[in-house]
Amino acid sequence: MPVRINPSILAADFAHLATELDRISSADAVHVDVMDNHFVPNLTFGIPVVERLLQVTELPLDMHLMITDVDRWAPTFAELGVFSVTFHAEATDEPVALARRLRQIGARAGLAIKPGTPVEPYLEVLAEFDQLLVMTVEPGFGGQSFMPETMSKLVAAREVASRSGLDVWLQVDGGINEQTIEVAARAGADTFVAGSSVFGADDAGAQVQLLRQRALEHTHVA
Ligand SMILES: O=C(CO)[C@H](O)[C@H](O)COP(=O)(O)O
Ligand SMILES: [Fe+2]
Repeated sequence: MPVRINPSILAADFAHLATELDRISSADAVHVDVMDNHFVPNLTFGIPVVERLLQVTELPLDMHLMITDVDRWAPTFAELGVFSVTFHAEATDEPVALARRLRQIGARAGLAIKPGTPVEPYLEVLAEFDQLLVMTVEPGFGGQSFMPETMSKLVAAREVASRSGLDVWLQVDGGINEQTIEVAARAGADTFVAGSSVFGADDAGAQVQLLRQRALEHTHVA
């Protein structure tokens, strides 16, 4: 099965975003972390930046909303024409309704869970989502260390996806590098977000290919 490498522009040089995107043309999508200083203690990008990104790159935009008011903003991002919109389960009481709205608009719908949030309540509604993002660090900042204790959630989600024949992408985000990607691939992830390990590399394109190769070598998903 294919694996996907989505570099996070949180680790890019914000003064040169267009040229930073040129460095990762071999990637599958660009991961864009939106933070509002309420859901997480940090502030990043908003609508105007995303509008410009859409104009300067052919790569699909994979939005990761770390914001409180997802019912207000997730559909707005979807309407811009991004590829996928992932919101946090902890930020809404109606994740299925919001996912349906995003799909109706034409975006892939993603559900994210923080390291402390159990996956079980969401396994029974997995078919309502196009991707599940299991956070492998506490959301809010790049450059943190991968938390291996989150892997049991991936194993559980992969088991349900396989048993039910669901084409739901299982994404990991936080501390992914050429070592930890192997652990996440073995646990069942197929979509890998990497910020500092890609943009911190001298050759970001080569790093994307290395991560892809390591993930392919360790994926067990047919
Ligand atoms: O969602 C995020 C942080 O909340 C980022 O996508 C993530 O941290 C990527 O950065 P790195 O690969 O450097 O850990
Ligand atoms: Fe992210």
